[in-house]
Amino acid sequence: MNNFICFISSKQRTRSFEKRMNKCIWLLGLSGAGKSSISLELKELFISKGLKCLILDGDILRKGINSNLGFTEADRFENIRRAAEIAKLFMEEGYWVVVAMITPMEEMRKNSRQILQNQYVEVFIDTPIEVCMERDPKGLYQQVKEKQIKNFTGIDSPFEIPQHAHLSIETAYFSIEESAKLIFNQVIEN
Ligand SMILES: Nc1ncnc2c1ncn2[C@@H]1O[C@H](COP(=O)(O)OS(=O)(=O)O)[C@@H](OP(=O)(O)O)[C@H]1O
Ligand SMILES: Nc1ncnc2c1ncn2[C@@H]1O[C@H](COP(=O)(O)OP(=O)(O)O)[C@@H](O)[C@H]1O
Repeated sequence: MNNFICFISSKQRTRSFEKRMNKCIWLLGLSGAGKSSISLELKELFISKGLKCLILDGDILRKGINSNLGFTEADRFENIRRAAEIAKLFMEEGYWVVVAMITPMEEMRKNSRQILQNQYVEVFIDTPIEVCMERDPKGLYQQVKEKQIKNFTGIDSPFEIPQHAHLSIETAYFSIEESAKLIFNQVIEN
């Protein structure tokens, strides 16, 4: 009998998740802030609830559909616009979409908000540049120091502190798993 009650309640829980309007969770922040790591963990959480989830990661898009784009302001704007349009297509098919892109300027964020409307959820992965430089997971900050890379975000290319983020996560205080759970709970509850 207990098993039976459990079975019904877990089904109901899944249905209540399915009924929610799917969202695009837009993780933005400096290189090394933790966007990609948190996006992977978030995807696991969506999948564990039986929800379809797609990650759009700047690094990956730039190897394929956006391989003709660089890091000028105009190219970044176009890179981000395309990601928002791809997100919209997948959301029409019922996917929850997690974007992991630096998205350095307010005008770029505003454009994504306009494309995705009330399905856009902006999350600032707030990690100080000193911490990102210390982590340097891809050795890019070292390459910047050696003057091999120019126009690097936060160094010689601007990053505007988000003014309209729905949520800010200071990764100094939360692990990757904790950050993903915080974001997940926030988007599922609202
Ligand atoms: N000049 C410069 N500035 C910033 N980042 C650089 C640069 N050159 C290469 N990379 C690598 O590109 C990744 C960022 O791509 P995005 O598409 O997220 O950038 S943006 O949103 O268009 O600004 C970024 O990935 P993340 O480290 O995951 O942020 C880097 O791996
Ligand atoms: N609390 C944390 N949150 C996110 N990443 C963290 C944290 N602590 C350490 N890291 C590490 O920082 C690095 C972040 O890299 P990545 O996820 O690629 O960032 P981004 O996609 O923003 O460039 C990873 O090596 C990750 O393991």
